[in-house]
Amino acid sequence: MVSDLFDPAQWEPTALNDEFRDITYHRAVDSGTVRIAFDRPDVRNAFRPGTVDELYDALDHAKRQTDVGCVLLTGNGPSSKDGGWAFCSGGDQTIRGEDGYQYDGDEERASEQGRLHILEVQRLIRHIPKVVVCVVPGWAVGGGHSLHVVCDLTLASEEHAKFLQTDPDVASYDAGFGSAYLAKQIGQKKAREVFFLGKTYSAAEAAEMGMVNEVVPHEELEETALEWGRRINSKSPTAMRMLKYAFNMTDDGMIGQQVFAGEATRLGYMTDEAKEGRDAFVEGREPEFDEFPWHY
Ligand SMILES: CC(C)(COP(=O)(O)OP(=O)(O)OC[C@H]1O[C@@H](n2cnc3c(N)ncnc32)[C@H](O)[C@@H]1OP(=O)(O)O)[C@@H](O)C(=O)NCCC(=O)NCCSC(=O)c1cc(O)c2ccccc2c1O
Repeated sequence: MVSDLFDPAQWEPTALNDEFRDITYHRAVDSGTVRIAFDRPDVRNAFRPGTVDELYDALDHAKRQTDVGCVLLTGNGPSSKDGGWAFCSGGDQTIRGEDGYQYDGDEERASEQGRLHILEVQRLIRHIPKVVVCVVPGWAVGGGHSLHVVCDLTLASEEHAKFLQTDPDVASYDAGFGSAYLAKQIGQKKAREVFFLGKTYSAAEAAEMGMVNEVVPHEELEETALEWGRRINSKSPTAMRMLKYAFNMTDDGMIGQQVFAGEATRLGYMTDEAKEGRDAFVEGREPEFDEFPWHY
């Protein structure tokens, strides 16, 4: 059993799934949608460094699937201890060391530096040329809250989703997307309230604030997410990729410009004009661009 909300008829495990310990990674049988899920429900899906490595590897694999347009990021559940649901409760505080989160319990890597590389996962979610949907079946807390903020869309369980920022309670601070970008979504006053007062918000309140797109009954959460995946996959891949990067660009500075411009370069490479430039060099002659208009 992957998760109580998981319908095995709709999914098949990816080749990487068996290699993972802390996440599960499936592909939909009928659309270009993948499902990546935290799989530590007994600790509210807190992540340790190995979890983050696996998450990065799964996202990087999904990025390279040219027939996949949508990534669902969720949490398996419920907890076998108390039946509680979570998307993710952030960094596992039991293995937090002085320089980051430690590879505790992993003998081969125990000597490595402490890690804060969930930030690398955030950047991958931001730049992956797919729509990433955060599917929240329960708690989204601390670094888990920041992950939902950076995803393109958020879908939440009416009964169980809860949103909470505990960063300052545990003397941590996501000073990038988790806070500053959140303020772009819900406004400065509200974002400061989220961090400075540390209130818990229901799915309905989070939707009202503008950080959740839609709230659905718990039992319908994953079917709705799959339906979103089908809708997303029915659209033009190029248009969706350019739109995602266009939405990002104003907030991402030179990196945002670089990512968008990289895709413009790809489109340029596909033209006869670009092929003439390449062919002329390879053939050792001057390029002949006369037939190509100066578009206006
Ligand atoms: C998430 C909760 C609000 C849930 O409360 P609830 O009452 O429903 O459940 P319990 O508290 O009883 O929890 C059940 C069980 O799970 C364990 N657990 C929960 N969360 C964690 C966790 N994050 N780490 C380790 N263990 C956790 C809990 O101990 C219980 O275990 P039992 O053995 O007793 O059954 C509530 O649990 C809660 O507030 N959790 C802590 C949330 C938190 O503070 N997260 C860390 C925030 S900081 C962060 O995530 C972060 C990570 C990074 O890598 C960063 C990198 C760079 C910049 C910033 C970063 C950052 O801020």
